[in-house]
Amino acid sequence: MAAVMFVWAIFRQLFPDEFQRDVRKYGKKVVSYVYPYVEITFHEYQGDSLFERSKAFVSIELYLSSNSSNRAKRLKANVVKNCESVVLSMDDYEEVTDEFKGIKIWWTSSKSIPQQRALFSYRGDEEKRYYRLTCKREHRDIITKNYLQHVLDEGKAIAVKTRQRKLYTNNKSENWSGSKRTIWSHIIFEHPSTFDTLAMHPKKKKDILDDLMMFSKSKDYYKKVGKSWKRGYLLYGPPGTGKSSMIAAMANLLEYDIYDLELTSVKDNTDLRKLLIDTSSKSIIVIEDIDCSLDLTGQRKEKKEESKEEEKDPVSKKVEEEKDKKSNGSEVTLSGLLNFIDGLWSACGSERLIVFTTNFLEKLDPALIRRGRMDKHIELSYCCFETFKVLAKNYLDLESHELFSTISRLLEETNMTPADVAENLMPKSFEDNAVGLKNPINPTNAASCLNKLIESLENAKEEARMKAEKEARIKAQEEAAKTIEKNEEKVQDTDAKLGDGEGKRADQDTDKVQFTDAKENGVTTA
Ligand SMILES: Nc1ncnc2c1ncn2[C@@H]1O[C@H](COP(=O)(O)OP(=O)(O)OP(=O)(O)O)[C@@H](O)[C@H]1O
Repeated sequence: MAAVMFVWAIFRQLFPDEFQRDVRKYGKKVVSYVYPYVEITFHEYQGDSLFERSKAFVSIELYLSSNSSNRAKRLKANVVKNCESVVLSMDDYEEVTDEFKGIKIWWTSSKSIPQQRALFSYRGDEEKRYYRLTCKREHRDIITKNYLQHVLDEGKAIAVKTRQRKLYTNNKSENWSGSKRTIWSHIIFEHPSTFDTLAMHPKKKKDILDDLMMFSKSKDYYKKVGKSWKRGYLLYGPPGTGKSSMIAAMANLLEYDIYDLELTSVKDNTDLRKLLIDTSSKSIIVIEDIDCSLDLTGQRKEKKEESKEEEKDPVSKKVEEEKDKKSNGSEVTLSGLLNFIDGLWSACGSERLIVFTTNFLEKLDPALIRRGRMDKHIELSYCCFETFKVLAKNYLDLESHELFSTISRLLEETNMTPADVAENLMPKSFEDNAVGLKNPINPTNAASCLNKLIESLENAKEEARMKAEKEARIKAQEEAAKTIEKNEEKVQDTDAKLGDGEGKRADQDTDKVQFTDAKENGVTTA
């Protein structure tokens, strides 16, 4: 070794740099003929991208941290999900081995340190980390074709599991030139709603769960039938029946991000398309209360033109003003929205759900909600006994109680939303409770909550009865008023007819007088 080093030192002293480089190059070539291994290097930052980590590097890091980190002796700890968990990965200059179909693979983590540091450091100056894969030459094909794909897929799946999911919303933003555009901004999505906490009929719930799970596993199916991998859900029902809770449960089940699209903040159809392109895969795009979002009848232009003609009519002017207020200056049209859902651009991502919610199904344009666009229509309705049982289990830890039969009867007789039922099942005050915060649900507490619910249901029933009576009274009054009006009209008609008759008789009398006068004067008239 000493002799080799001595010769090398002499060589470096005596020969010029270019010659040394050539010797090194050809030396490596000679070694590669006899070297029985293949090495593949994955750099953290690749090409021109100085700020974005290479996706392959991140996937490999995640794969190795979950599969091989228990074999590494020195590990690095990364905290993920808002300090909720720690992910261990190989430290620099560590080596681990992996096995794939009986083939042994070596992974080393390393970094190259720059020779000189610039005064103002930028990404390109910093240490460059990389992973190096080494395997035997004869396994080169299987490693490059199958093993690497396996590593990338596994890494991606781990990334989805460990990432912090986000809730996006669109806002208007102004750039340096003063032009406005709409962009997504986000917060960490941490809604606790799940399909376990969602109260609805178990059969219906299972149906939705199966549908979602099937969708998430149908990548190949969608490819086979030539459809982009997305599905539309229309959730409709009165306020407080769990539409938003269901969206959160869907996102938690499938581990998707949510894009909550506020249509009134979108300038026009082009802006809408840009927003669509900026969404990621594995996400739910939500438009809540779509009936209130915009005037999406597709006839806005026509109506505007019409209203120009009716400029003097103050009523139509007011209606137009109301519509403009509702759309907040947005020029998104129905056709723009239809293109957003299933136009060419909608295929720019994959594994996406599009969810519309509405309180008034009948107000929506049929084109918007036809099957194929909104594939599944889900009605969320007033609380039935099955729904109540889920709420009782969640809120009071009760599966049965002597008061359940009364509640079941009352729920059949009156309409109450799950939101109102849930509100009644909440203990009035945790401090009042003798057990305190640690266990707010004790038998006394549960019974008092159920009694509170019974009272509310009885009140609601009474209110509904009074309302129905009042409505019936108003209707009867209206009908009576209409009958009186009709009778009056009839009387007027008869009077008018009578008046006509008398007039005719008077005319005939005049004619007769004229005829007699004519006769007397010797004139005949036809
Ligand atoms: N089906 C349900 N299961 C469990 N909780 C529910 C359900 N429906 C409503 N709730 C409760 O009521 C609250 C309001 O419900 P949510 O916002 O999901 O209703 P919504 O139908 O989206 O109402 P809106 O149409 O007004 O937006 C939720 O925070 C939840 O606690």
